[in-house]
Amino acid sequence: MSSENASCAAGTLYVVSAPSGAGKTTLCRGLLQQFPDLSLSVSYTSRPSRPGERDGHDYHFVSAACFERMIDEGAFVEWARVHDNYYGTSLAVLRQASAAGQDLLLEIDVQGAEQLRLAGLPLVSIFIAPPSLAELRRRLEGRASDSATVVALRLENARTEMAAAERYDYLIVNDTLAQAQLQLQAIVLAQRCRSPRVLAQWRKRWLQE
Ligand SMILES: Nc1nc2c(ncn2[C@@H]2O[C@H](COP(=O)(O)OP(=O)(O)O)[C@@H](O)[C@H]2O)c(=O)[nH]1
Ligand SMILES: Nc1ncnc2c1ncn2[C@@H]1O[C@H](COP(=O)(O)OP(=O)(O)O)[C@@H](O)[C@H]1O
Repeated sequence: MSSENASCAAGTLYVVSAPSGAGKTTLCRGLLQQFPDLSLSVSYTSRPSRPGERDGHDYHFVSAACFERMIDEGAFVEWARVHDNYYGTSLAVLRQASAAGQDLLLEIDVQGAEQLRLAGLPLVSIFIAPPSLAELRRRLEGRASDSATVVALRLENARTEMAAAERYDYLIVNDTLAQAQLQLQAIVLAQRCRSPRVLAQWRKRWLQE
């Protein structure tokens, strides 16, 4: 990724990563309902869609060949191969959000988060951990969206992904969903209190009085 790309983020970039099945999609959907002005970056992927997933809403589902073409065209601000499929974040979406001063939520894996860090993008990074490996297995099997082979691969990869948790600003252990949702909400609320935009808005009002 070029340094030109690295300088394109102006709104707050929230990066959420987790091993598959830890609950990040559930928590991020909850967060988007709590903060309607937070927008989700819909990733591109070569993974086949799961029942109930909608193209353009959950992911932009494309073929591996199409994804590789997009890599060559520089369409991604970051991309990675995860669990044997391609996943990537659109550079155009990041630029649009930046131009609009829009806060953006990225649900991406640990490799993608690392690419953004190395590029020097200012981000608020949050890692969602499952309470245990046994519970992670139960959630993956309970979700019933993947074959036994795919579940096994995701559980195997979870060990390496967990090792990256220490590089994140925040760690949420998603044991009780309500508690984890509250913690995620608190992070965004606290971040918004730190925002220079709050100060700018307050100064404007102060000067008008
Ligand atoms: N690097 C990167 N990872 C992504 C992107 N979109 C999704 N992922 C990650 O790919 C992994 C697999 O996602 P998915 O197949 O939807 O399964 P899930 O983890 O069970 O939700 C997860 O770790 C996602 O966070 C992306 O744009 N870039
Ligand atoms: N705190 C929780 N307790 C019990 N089940 C949960 C919890 N959080 C999520 N789940 C369930 O676990 C499964 C995996 O959650 P999901 O959000 O799809 O995970 P991810 O996006 O990280 O793969 C789903 O069936 C979801 O309803």
